[in-house]
Amino acid sequence: MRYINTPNFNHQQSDKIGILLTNLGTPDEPTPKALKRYLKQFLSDPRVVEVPRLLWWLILNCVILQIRPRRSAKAYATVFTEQGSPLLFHTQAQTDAIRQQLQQDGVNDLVVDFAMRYGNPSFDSVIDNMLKQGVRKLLVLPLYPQYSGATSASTFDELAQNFMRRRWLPDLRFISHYPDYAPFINAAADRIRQHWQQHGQADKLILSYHGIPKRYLTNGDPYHCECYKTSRLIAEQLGLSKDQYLTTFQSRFGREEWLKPYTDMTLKALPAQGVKSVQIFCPGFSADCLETIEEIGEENKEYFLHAGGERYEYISALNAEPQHISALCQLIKDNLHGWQINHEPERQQRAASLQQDQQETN
Ligand SMILES: C=CC1=C(C)c2cc3[nH]c(cc4nc(cc5[nH]c(cc1n2)c(C)c5CCC(=O)O)C(CCC(=O)O)=C4C)c(C)c3C=C
Ligand SMILES: [Fe+2]
Ligand SMILES: [Fe+2]
Repeated sequence: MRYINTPNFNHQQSDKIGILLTNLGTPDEPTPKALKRYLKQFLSDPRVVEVPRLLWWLILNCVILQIRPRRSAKAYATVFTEQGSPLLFHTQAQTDAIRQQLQQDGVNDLVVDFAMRYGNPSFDSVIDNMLKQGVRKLLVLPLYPQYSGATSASTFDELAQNFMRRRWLPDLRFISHYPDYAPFINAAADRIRQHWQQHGQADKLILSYHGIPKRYLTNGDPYHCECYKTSRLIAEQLGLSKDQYLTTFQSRFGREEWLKPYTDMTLKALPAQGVKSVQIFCPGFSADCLETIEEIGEENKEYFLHAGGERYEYISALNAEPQHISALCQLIKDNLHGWQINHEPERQQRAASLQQDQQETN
C-alpha cells in the first residue's frame, strides 16, 4: 500500500495542536556498535555532507565507519550518565517543562513531544503517536537557534519524507530559526550574567558555535551571519565592547576548510596575546551534549591551559533553565496565532458540531 491510512478515524475526537520539539539525536549507547548505527544515519544525510553520493558512500563505509565509531564511543562514554546521553535527557526535560508551562499559561488542547532527527525517538514514532492522539495542527520547533541547511533544512526534509507517506496531513508550521529572538537573547545573556555573579568576569568571553564547511557559506547558507548576529545581540545585552568577546567555530570534521576562526586554534593562540582567562558559552547549542561537555568543557580547556592560559570556565548551555523554557514557550505562543480557540462559546459550539458530525457519519 502506498499511503498510511487512517480508516478508524474517530469523529468525536476534538482537534489538538501538536508541538513537536526536535534536536539532532544521539547514539543509544556509548558503544562502537550503537555509534556505527548513529553515524551511518547521520553522515549519510546529503544535507550534512555535500559530497557526490557514490564517492561519499565509499569513503563513509570503507574508511569513516571503520574507524570513527570506536573513537567516538570512547568520547561519548565520558559524557553518558545513568540518565543516558545528555542531549537526550536535556531535551526530555525541556519538553516536560514546556508542556507544563504551556498548560499553566492556559494553552489548551495541546500534545507536546520531542523527536530526534537521527536515532531515537524517531520522527516516525512520535508523529504517529501525535496523530493518533488527534493532532490536526502541528507546530515544529527544531531547537537550533541559527538556521543551517545541515540542521534546520535537514529536519524539514525528514518531516516532508514522513508526510509524503501519509494520506491525511495536518496543518503544518515550521520555525526555521530564532537567532535574534529577544527572549532567547535575554535568556543567553542572563545565563552569562549569572555565571559572572558567581565567578567574576574573565579577560574574554568566547561565543563558540558548531562549524560547517566554508563551502556551504559561499553557496549561500546563512548560518555564519546568524551566529554573528546572535553574538552581537548577546554582547550588546551584556554591554561588552568588541574587544571583550569573540565568535568562534568548533567541531570540525574532515580535511576541508570550515568556518573560521576555529575555537581550538583561538584558544591555543590567546595566552600569547595576553589573554589569561576565558569564559566560553555556546549559544547555538540549546542543550549540553558531547560537543559542549567533552569538546569545550574538557578538550579545549587542556589546549588553553597548556598554551599558558590560567583560568578557563565553560558556561553550561541553557538546557531546561526557567528563562530558556519561558523564551521557547513565548516563541511557540507567537507561532500559534489563529490556531487556538480560547473563546468558551466557540469551544462549546465546536464540541456540539463534532457530535453532529458523528451522528451523520454513523
Ligand atoms: C560531518 C559534518 C558535520 C556537520 C556539517 C555538522 C553540523 C552541525 N552539527 C550540529 C550539532 C551537533 N553535532 C553533534 C555531533 C556531531 N556532529 C558531526 C558532524 C557534523 N556536524 C559528528 C560526526 C558528530 C558526532 C560526534 C562525533 O563523532 O564527533 C552534536 C552532539 C550530539 C550528541 O550526541 O551529543 C550536536 C548537537 C550543528 C548545530 C551543526 C550545524 C550548524
Ligand atoms: Fe555536528
Ligand atoms: Fe566534537
